Amino acid sequence: MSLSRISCEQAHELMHNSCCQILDIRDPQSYQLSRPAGAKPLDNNTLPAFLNEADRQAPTLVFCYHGNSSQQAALFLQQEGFTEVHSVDGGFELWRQLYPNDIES
Ligand SMILES: O=S(=O)([O-])[S-]
Repeated sequence: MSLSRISCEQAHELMHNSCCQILDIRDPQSYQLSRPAGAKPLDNNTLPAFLNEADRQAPTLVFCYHGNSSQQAALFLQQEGFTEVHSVDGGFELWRQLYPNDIES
């Protein structure tokens, strides 16, 4: 199984062109402050419910701070049967610089 890493630009395109699930694995305080628009928090507390309810066929984007730990999370989700999961390179830190209008706070 190979990990898919995509750029913020590709993630932005996916978000606007297809229905996708957006996950934010940063710490809860950072998530509360601001996050990619439409992102849901994914942590040890929310994981079980997410795995129960998620659409495993839907494109799924994983954000962390800089795009490092999201790679592990994306691999994990792949192993859980998600067929189109991508780790977003540059993470939220790059995202918020490139797309300040696609942030929720
Ligand atoms: O969130 S991070 O692993 O990219 S520092």
